[in-house]
Amino acid sequence: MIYTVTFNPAIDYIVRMDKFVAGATNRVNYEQVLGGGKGINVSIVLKNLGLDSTALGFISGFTGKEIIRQLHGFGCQSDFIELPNGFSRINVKIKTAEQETEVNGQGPDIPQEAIDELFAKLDKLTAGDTLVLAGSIPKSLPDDIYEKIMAKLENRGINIVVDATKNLLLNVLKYHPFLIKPNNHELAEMFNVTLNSHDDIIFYAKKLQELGAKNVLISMGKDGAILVDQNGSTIHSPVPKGKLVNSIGAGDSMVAGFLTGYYETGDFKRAFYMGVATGSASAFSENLATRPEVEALLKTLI
Ligand SMILES: Nc1ncnc2c1ncn2[C@@H]1O[C@H](COP(=O)(O)OP(=O)(O)O)[C@@H](O)[C@H]1O
Ligand SMILES: O=P(O)(O)OC[C@H]1O[C@](O)(COP(=O)(O)O)[C@@H](O)[C@@H]1O
Repeated sequence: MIYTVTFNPAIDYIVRMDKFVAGATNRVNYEQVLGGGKGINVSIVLKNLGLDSTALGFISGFTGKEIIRQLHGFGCQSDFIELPNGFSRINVKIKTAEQETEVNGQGPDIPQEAIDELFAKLDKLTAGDTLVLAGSIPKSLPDDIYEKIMAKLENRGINIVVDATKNLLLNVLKYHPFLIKPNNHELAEMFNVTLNSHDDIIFYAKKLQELGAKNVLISMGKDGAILVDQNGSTIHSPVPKGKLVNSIGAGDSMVAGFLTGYYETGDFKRAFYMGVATGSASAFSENLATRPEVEALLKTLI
């Protein structure tokens, strides 16, 4: 079974307007309310691609109820821990023709008892399971929480995927995650460098491997992606042709696409192209990628 964990799920409130002026009253001409957060998006796209998963994490308040309602609407299973306080955050994404502005909520505090409950659920995972740890954590938690989860699950034959940034990611590398997916900006930030070329990106992706990651997938938005896999191969792919509609969730979709490609074929090259096609299929649509959209783009890549 595949499990995803979202510590800080969100309602993504996506609005479009001709122009956004800070300090003024702005009126929208399009709005959408999507239940999301990284692990939850991964679960939805896995389901769209034909793979079952169980979404774990922490949920709270009226927004939490809506996130679960939407997730179940896609046919996904969940086993969230309900927090007694606050509400799951609302992330506002303001889009104009020129720019995107994000205002992301902070999310409820997670008490120690709730963390213990999550650890008890994770303790039931067995060899052959996959665990996706994705997204930021609320401010109240220490940034070694992913590391603690991986330490507990070490040597149990569980493939762990981590989609996180900075220390949250760097701290887990020694536990040999199966897959990590920073984007090129996050990669640069982690090493405090400027990345000027694909060679630079490959150099630092390999550094993440030296630090312990097995497969390193670097997404680069409209410039495609680079994979350095556990067999030592490096592949780059541009994105397929299409029109950008909404890139929110593209990275999460890429993770879901990679896992689907890998579990269907055992082939990292196929997994990589499936990841790129799935990321782009989400970027080319208001909603998250569907299987027919992914298949159509995949044909143009390989
Ligand atoms: N503007 C775009 N055009 C086409 N594909 C895109 C675009 N933005 C993202 N994608 C696809 O989604 C993948 C992940 O996007 P990216 O923005 O790098 O991830 P993240 O959301 O994690 O920052 C890219 O590698 C690419 O395949
Ligand atoms: O947990 P984080 O890192 O704050 O990110 C949460 C946001 O990321 C998303 O999951 C989208 O992520 P990507 O665009 O990187 O795929 C949104 O649904 C959500 O608002």
